[in-house]
Amino acid sequence: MRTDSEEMDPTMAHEPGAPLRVALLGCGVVGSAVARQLVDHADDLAARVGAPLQLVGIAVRRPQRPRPDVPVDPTLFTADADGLVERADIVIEVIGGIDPARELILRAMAHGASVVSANKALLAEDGPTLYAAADAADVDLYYEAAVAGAIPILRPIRESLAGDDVRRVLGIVNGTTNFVLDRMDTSGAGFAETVEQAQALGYAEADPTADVEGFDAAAKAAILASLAFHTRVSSGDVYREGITEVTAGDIQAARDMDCVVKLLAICERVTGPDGGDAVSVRVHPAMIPRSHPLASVRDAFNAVFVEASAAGPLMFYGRGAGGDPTASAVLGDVVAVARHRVAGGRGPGESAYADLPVVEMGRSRTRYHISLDVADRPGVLAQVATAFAAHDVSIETVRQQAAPGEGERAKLIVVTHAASDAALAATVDALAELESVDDVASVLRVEGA
Ligand SMILES: NC(=O)C1=CN([C@@H]2O[C@H](COP(=O)(O)OP(=O)(O)OC[C@H]3O[C@@H](n4cnc5c(N)ncnc54)[C@H](O)[C@@H]3O)[C@@H](O)[C@H]2O)C=CC1
Ligand SMILES: N[C@@H](CC=O)C(=O)O
Ligand code: NA
Repeated sequence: MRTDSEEMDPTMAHEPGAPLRVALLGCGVVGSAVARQLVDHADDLAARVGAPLQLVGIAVRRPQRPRPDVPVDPTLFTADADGLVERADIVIEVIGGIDPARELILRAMAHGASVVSANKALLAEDGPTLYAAADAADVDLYYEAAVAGAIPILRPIRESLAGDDVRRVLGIVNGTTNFVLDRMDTSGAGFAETVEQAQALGYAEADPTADVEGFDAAAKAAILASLAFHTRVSSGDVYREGITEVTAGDIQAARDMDCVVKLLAICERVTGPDGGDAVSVRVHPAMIPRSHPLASVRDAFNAVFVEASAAGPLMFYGRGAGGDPTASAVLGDVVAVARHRVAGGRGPGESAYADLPVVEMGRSRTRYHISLDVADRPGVLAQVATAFAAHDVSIETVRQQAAPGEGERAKLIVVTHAASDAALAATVDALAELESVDDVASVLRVEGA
C-alpha cells in the first residue's frame, strides 16, 4: 500500500482494496455533518466505492477546541491545511469564501488529489482556474452541493442532459429568501421582522447580506448557466437584485393577481445584439402565478425548473441548505470521484465550447406589473397609456381600484406584454414625471406565465 508521504499519479488505477485518503477542510455546519456521515456510513460507502474511505485529517482554525458532535479521533484535527491536502487522494473543501479555499484546492490538485467543494462563491468567481488545474493534474472537480444543496441538479445538467439542448433554467436557489418571501405572503408581515424570524430559526446568518441581496443566488445562477449552456458565466456577469426592496404592498399586489413573489435565478438562451446565440442570466424578485410549479415551493426549500428541447420541462425539488442535506450532496460527489480513483479515469471536465456572450440586463425581456397611485380624473388613463406607448411597451391589462379614503385618488394596476428591461425602466421614469401620478408604488417583473 502507498504511504502518506508518496505523491500520487491519479492516472494509475487504484491498488485493489487499498483505502482512499480523504482530507476535510472546514468543520462548520457542512463539514461537521460530512465528518459524521463519513464515520456513520463508512461500511456502506466502502462497499459502494470499492475501497474504504479513510479520513486522514480535518483542517480547522482551532484544533484544540472540543467538538463533541464530530465523532472522530481528536488527533485528526489540524491547523495545517497546506500539509493536509498534500497527503490525500480526495480533498473536501467546505471552508467557503475565496482564499484560502482557492489556494488549498489548487495545492490539492497539484499534489494529485481530486476535489469536492460546496463553494459556490469560489466556483462562480474563478471556476475556469479550478477547471484548468483539474485538467492539468488529471483529477476530478465536483461541486454538487454548491447549488441548491441536497438537490441533484448539477450532475443532471452536466451529465444526464448532456445530449439535450437546455433552453432555460428557472430556480429558487436561496432558502433564506424563499423563507422570508413565503412568510411575508402567508402572514402579511414586513421584510425586517421576517428576516428576524429566519435568523431565530437558523436559516439566515447573523449577517444575511449575501442571501437577501441576492449574491448567493447570483453565484448559483452563474454556475447553472455555465453548465446548462456550455459556456463561461461568472458571478460578475449576473444581473442581481435582492429582496430588500420587496414590500408588503408588492406581496399583496401579487396576491391580487393570484401570484406569489419569489427570488428567481433565471438563465436563458436568447438572441444577442448581433443576431447570434447569447445567454441572459439574472437574479431578481418576480411574480409567478400560483399555478406554476415553483409557486408551491414553501419555507426554506429550493427548486429548479429546467426546460430542454427534447426533454421538455423538468423539476428538481428539495432542501437547499443545512448540514445533513448539504453533506448528502458532498458525499455523493465523494463517492463519484472515489469510484473514478478505483476504476481509473475521471469524470467530465469543463465544457465551455459554446463560448456565448452574456447580454446586458437592458436587453432582457419580461412582463411587468406596475402599480401607480394616480389622480382619479378624466384623461389620466390616456396620459399613462401614452407613456407606455412612447417607449414601445405594450399593455396587456389595466385595472383601476379606488384608493380607500383618498377622495379623488385611485390606484392603476398595469400588466405589460414582454418588454425589454431598458424600455420598461424608461417608461417608469416617464410615469414618475407625470403630474397626475403621485407615486410609482410597485414595479415587479412577471415570470413563468
Ligand atoms: N450551510 C449550508 O447550508 C450550505 C453551505 N454551503 C457552502 O458550504 C461551505 C461551508 O459552509 P458552512 O459549513 O455553512 O460554513 P461554516 O462557516 O459553518 O463553516 C466553515 C468552517 O471553515 C472554517 N475555516 C475557515 N477558514 C479556515 C481555514 N483557513 N482553515 C481551516 N478551517 C477554516 C471555519 O472556522 C468554519 O468552521 C461554504 O462554501 C458554503 O457556501 C453550500 C450549501 C449549503
Ligand atoms: N445561504 C444559503 C444556503 C447555502 O447555499 C440559502 O439560504 O439557501
Ligand atoms: Na445540489
